[in-house]
Amino acid sequence: MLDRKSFADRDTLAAELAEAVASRINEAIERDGIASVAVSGGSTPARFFAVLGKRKDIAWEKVLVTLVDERWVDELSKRSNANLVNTKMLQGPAATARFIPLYSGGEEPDAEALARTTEALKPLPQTFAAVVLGMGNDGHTASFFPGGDALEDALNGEGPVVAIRAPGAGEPRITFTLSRLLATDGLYLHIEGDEKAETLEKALADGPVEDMPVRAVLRAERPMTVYWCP
Ligand SMILES: O=C1O[C@H](COP(=O)(O)O)[C@@H](O)[C@H](O)[C@H]1O
Repeated sequence: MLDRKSFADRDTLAAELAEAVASRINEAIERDGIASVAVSGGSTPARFFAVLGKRKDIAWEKVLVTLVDERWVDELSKRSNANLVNTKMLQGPAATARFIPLYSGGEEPDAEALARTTEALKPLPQTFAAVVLGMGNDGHTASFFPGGDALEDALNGEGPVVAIRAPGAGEPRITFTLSRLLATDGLYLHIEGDEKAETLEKALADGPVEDMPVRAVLRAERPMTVYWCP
C-alpha cells in the first residue's frame, strides 16, 4: 500500500509532487466540476506550494484549498499554516482558488470556534482530490501529536475537525480527523532530509500508534505515496 519515491533534490521533488497533485485536481474537476485539496503547514511544503501555485493548466477558480491542520493563531502570524499557503501558493494563477481556513478567530479552539470552522468547511466535496501530509520528527502528522489530549478523537472520531493540545505542539491546534483525511483520491506524505527518513523507518516498525501517530496513516489500508529527498 505504501509507494516510496525518492528524488535527488528539493526542486525535483517539488515539481514531481506538484505534477501528481495537479493531475488529481484536474481529474476531479473533469469528473465533478470541482476539486478540493488539503495541504500541510510547517516549513517543508513551501517549495512545493510555489510550484503548484504557478500551474496554469488548472482551473483554479474551481478549486477549494484547505489545511490538514492549523495552529490556533491569527492568519498574519508567522506560525500560521494559512499564512504559508497564502503567501507561497495562492499567488499568480492559484490566486483565484477559494481558500477555507481552519482558524476561525478567538483565543481558543472552543466548541463555538469548532462550530464556525465546521460550517465554513461545508462547501468541501465529501472526498478530497488530494491530501498532502507532512511529518514531524516526533512522529506527528497533521496535528495528531504524541500525548495529544484529543488524539483518540482525532484518530477515531468523525470530526470533521477536532481541537487538540499537546506538549510538543506549541499553540492549541485544530486538525481534520483521520477518517476525513483518508477520504481522498490521492494521499501523499511529503518529507525531506535524513532525519525524517529515519523517523519514517521508526514509524514503519512495530510500536504503539500513540507513540508515533503517523502510524495511524501508515497502517490505514489504503494507498499512499511517500515523496522524499535528502
Ligand atoms: O506543525 C506542523 O508540523 C508538521 C511538520 O512540519 P515541518 O516544519 O517539519 O515540515 C506539518 O506537517 C503540520 O502541518 C504542521 O502543523
